[in-house]
Amino acid sequence: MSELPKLSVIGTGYLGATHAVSMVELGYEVIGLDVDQAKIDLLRAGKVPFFEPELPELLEKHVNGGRLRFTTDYAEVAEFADVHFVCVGTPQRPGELAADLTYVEAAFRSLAPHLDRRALVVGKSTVPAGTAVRMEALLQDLAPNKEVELAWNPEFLREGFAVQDTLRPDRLVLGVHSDWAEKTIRSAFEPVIKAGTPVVVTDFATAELVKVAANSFLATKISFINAMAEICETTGADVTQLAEAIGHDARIGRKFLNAGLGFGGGCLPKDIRAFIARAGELGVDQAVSFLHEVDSINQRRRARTVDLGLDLLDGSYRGAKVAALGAAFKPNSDDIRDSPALDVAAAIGRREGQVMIYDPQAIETARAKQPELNYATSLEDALDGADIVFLLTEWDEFKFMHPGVVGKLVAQRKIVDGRNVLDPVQWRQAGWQYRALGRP
Ligand SMILES: NC(=O)c1ccc[n+]([C@@H]2O[C@H](COP(=O)([O-])OP(=O)(O)OC[C@H]3O[C@@H](n4cnc5c(N)ncnc54)[C@H](O)[C@@H]3O)[C@@H](O)[C@H]2O)c1
Ligand SMILES: O=c1ccn([C@@H]2O[C@H](COP(=O)(O)OP(=O)(O)O[C@H]3O[C@H](CO)[C@@H](O)[C@H](O)[C@H]3O)[C@@H](O)[C@H]2O)c(=O)[nH]1
Repeated sequence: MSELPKLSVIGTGYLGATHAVSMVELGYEVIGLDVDQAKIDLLRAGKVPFFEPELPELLEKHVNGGRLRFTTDYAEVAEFADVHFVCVGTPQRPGELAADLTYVEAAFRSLAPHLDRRALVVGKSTVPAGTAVRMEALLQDLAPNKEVELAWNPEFLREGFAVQDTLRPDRLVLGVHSDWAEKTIRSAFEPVIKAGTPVVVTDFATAELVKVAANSFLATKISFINAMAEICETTGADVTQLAEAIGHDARIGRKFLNAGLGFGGGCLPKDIRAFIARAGELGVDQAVSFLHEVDSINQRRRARTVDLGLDLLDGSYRGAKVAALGAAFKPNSDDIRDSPALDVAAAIGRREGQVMIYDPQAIETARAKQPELNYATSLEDALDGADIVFLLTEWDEFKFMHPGVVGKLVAQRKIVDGRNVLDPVQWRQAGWQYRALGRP
């Protein structure tokens, strides 16, 4: 296509804000929309409402450059753009396994009545199989222009690498129902496709399933190595060496075999649960019943981490000063959704440990969710006088701590390495009692 289409991005959270900014970087004109006025105000001022490397510089550049703007007005979006990416949240429904699709449905219901010329709406949110056909029917009902079409294009970016993953994805998955929809969505990714990115063109159900299948595979790989860690704990074997050894087999691969506290975040946990729920609705529960075990193994690692600390403290946290290093679900993010780190810190707090949490980026997000916990302003602050240290998120600042230097700050040299990133020999030689998951 000679002229690039104009794009809108609906929902400007972790995914949508990254997508909007990155598409401008690729040469498009973009309008971002959110129902959260405070978020839109920040974005308009060139400020990213969360922590994501590379994004602040690009946002500032493009807001000033005039090819990126933000609004809360659906009419403005429909007037401006030819292709609309829907990036709203699909969180777990409270007390259930299933995904909450009310935000997706609300976004389609708000946008559709304004679509009075030919346009392509592209679902990017992670949804259970069968959602896209429902949204297609909604568009056909509510859009005044009957030539409005739908495509489903699941997103695979990782937080912490979100910009690079958007500019240079491993693949594009395009779920479409017509040649026009395929041609139009291809034009919305022209520079990415020209750069040689593999493209899989498919139907809606496959596009929806690719996403949850990919996340289920990743979660299963992590829980597999954590199950091996459980075995290592009873046999005296070392799961880090085991992972290295099996990872040399190219068919297995070393990536996503880091044993430790397990997976969290706004994606893997809720996506495997929503998959279980949807399979149940479809009457194919057995096909994904293993995902229950994947989830259980993952939860058991959190409990085991709390127990490792108890071993070092003679069976009680009561009154112990506990330095919890990490709150984010993984490094290079301030995201604390279903964070294993915060979960462990809170569990120790409930056992009357005096927990002091430090995280280089996630203090504010953690405090907003769990205001009852104590937060330090620096690593030194958290370590000061601690009876035990927990490394819960593998930020570089924690990975490269020196046992001698840290040893001078704490009251007792006791450490639980929840992410298997410290050298046990080095720490033990410096007089530390060191415990880790799946390692002697
Ligand atoms: N975060 C990731 O790394 C990532 C990666 C791939 C896919 N996903 C998927 O993308 C979707 C969004 O995830 P997220 O992490 O960005 O969530 P998020 O909560 O950070 O962002 C969602 C945004 O949608 C907005 N919103 C809610 N209802 C709206 C409406 N009716 N109209 C306009 N905006 C509305 C919210 O205000 C919020 O800003 C989810 O389905 C998630 O599974 C996320
Ligand atoms: O070997 C590993 C690798 C990861 N993790 C943990 O797994 C979680 C998820 O990590 P990661 O997948 O890197 O983060 P996300 O940003 O949540 O990305 C996942 O979820 C996104 C949302 O669906 C997808 O787009 C990505 O492809 C998918 O990797 C984190 O808690 C990690 O600490 C481990 O415990 N061991």
